[in-house]
Amino acid sequence: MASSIYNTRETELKAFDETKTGVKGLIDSGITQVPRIFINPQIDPQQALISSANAQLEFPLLDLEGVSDDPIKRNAVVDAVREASETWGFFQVINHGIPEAVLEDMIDGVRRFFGQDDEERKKWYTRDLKKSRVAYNSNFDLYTAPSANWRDTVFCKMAPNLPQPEELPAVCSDIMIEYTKQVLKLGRSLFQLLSEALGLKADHLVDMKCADGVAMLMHYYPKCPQPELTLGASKHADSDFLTVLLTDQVRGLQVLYQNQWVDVPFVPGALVVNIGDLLQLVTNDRFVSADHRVLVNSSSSRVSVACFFRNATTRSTELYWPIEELVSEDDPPRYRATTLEEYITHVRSKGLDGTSALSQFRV
Ligand SMILES: O=C(O)CCC(=O)C(=O)O
Ligand SMILES: [Fe+2]
Repeated sequence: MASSIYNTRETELKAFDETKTGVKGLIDSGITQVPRIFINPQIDPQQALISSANAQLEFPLLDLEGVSDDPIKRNAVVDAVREASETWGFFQVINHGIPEAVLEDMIDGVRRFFGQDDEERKKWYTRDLKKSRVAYNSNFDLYTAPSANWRDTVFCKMAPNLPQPEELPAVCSDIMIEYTKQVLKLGRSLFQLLSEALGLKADHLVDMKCADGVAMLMHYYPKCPQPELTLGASKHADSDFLTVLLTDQVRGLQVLYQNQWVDVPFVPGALVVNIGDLLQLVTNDRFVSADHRVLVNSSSSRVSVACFFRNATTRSTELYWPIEELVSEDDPPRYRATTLEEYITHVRSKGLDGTSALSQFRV
């Protein structure tokens, strides 16, 4: 029947995609109801609202002051990194070395991008990462995920080959480059702490090229008229070695810890760090890549910047499998070798469907 053809989900997704203005465009046009492509049947209404019920759980907070020159301080931080990475898969860091002004300008830069006119934003709208270094779109997995998320994203591979400012949106080009440089420095020291926490030499993960490649995701979560029906990001684990996440003061990120959704508190000046699937794979499950999600709210939009550490240059050839020192006869490798190419292709085709991408690679 002709009428049903025009009502398919596919058609609605395509119509939304073709506006090239994302979820922000819907809100700007004044919609008061969440279109059905965004409705997420997985939300447990009891859990959909940010609650203080789990406030007694202490989200790990690490102070990095003095870690590079005070051996006692370093030992304590390495222990805390190990504890957090084995249990939560998440922690926050303060005194991480990135100036507060840089963090603020990075958040402002995302707001500047999304604050531009539709016509200006549309110039960057694409799903084709082969043609463009920068991809602004809504939902990288729009056509594969079971429901669309209430967010728009600007994606850009930033390292190891830093882009020229001309390749980036002018309103945020300089801060994207500056922030990346700072994140690369922090990433290196985080991978050193993580290596030591695994009982390996400090440069082990750096030598595996975990710290070289950074993909930046600048997320914009518009305010939502019916926040109980949809999610800013549905349940997922990150498809990288490590993520360094900067958020504004609007809460929404939750981590699945001991089967409960726990709110990540806003700590001024802090960055959120989480273990990705590839680090869980190479550590043979020693470190956990935890599921997390983002709730939206009706009163304000939210901005975040996720830097994904994964080596983009050697993507097609480099093989990753459990680190030799971390396996034994009693604890044999739990994963087969995979390349980043294979892994990312699997993630892209599957979309954020709430299931683990890592399980595909288990032996
Ligand atoms: O925006 C956030 O707080 C989280 C973003 C996220 O989970 C991701 O980019 O993978
Ligand atoms: Fe994530």
